[in-house]
Amino acid sequence: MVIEVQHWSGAGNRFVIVDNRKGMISNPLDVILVRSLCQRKDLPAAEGLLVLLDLNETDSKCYYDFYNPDGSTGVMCGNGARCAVRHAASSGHLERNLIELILNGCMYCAELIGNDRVALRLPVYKDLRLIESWTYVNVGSHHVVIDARDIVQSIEDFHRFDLIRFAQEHLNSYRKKVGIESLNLTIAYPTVDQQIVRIRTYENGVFDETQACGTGAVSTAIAFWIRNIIRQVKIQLIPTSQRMLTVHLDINTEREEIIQGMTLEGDARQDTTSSQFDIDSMRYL
Ligand SMILES: N[C@@H](CCC[C@H](N)C(=O)O)C(=O)O
Repeated sequence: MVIEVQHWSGAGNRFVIVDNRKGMISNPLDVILVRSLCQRKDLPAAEGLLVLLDLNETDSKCYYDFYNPDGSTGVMCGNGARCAVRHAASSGHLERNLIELILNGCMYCAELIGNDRVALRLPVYKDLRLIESWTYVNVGSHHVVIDARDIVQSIEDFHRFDLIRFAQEHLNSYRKKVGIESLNLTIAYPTVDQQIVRIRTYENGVFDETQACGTGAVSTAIAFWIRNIIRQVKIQLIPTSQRMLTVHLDINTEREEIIQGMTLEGDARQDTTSSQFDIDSMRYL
């Protein structure tokens, strides 16, 4: 059986999307199938897979599952969520610009902005720990955020820094300290005026540096706010792809300036024409 696979990116973070509303593939997806779908033909490998399960046009409500390229699932993907919302809008005639997204069973609200932007609302983080000079944040996926100025001397060094090697050498010690296996690691370098933060993320489930990580951007904004590194509530972050992400922190000024929610905004677009994938041979045609 042949299915159509769409190619999307959110701030450069690359995804494949399959519409499984007719139930052509059995849910949850087989690990080998997920891996094969992410190994694209003539395109760089996808950094995640989204599966459309259901779409209610009248309620503007959509249901998707997200998978990492290694087949693991159940975690939040900020850029994937934004692509899912745009994909839903392009797959049906949604009544509203405010979309309810159910991703891996968790509910999020998102707003379509212009032709290719999405602002995704996230609930307050589930866990936050300041450990030595780094920060652990759980926003539905697990992140270690490192102030890159602790490990490099300049912004040039930041871009040259061997993130993959650093992650491979240090992730086990971070995993032991927080007691969580599926950690993502972001290094973040603020500009001198702190208006912009450059970020690079090594992602769990991809086991490589990705072009961008939405929840990594959100976690960086939270970590830098809590540590007083930045004080503005609208934070612009430039990931590896150079496609800017904006995080808005919703601060409760009446209660000790606590963060009560976050919004992640950036582009989400279909990159190229769809591909055909043969499920029986698990190959792109
Ligand atoms: N790219 C994502 C994060 C996806 C989840 C991550 N790989 C994990 O396993 O935690 C994003 O945009 O948030």
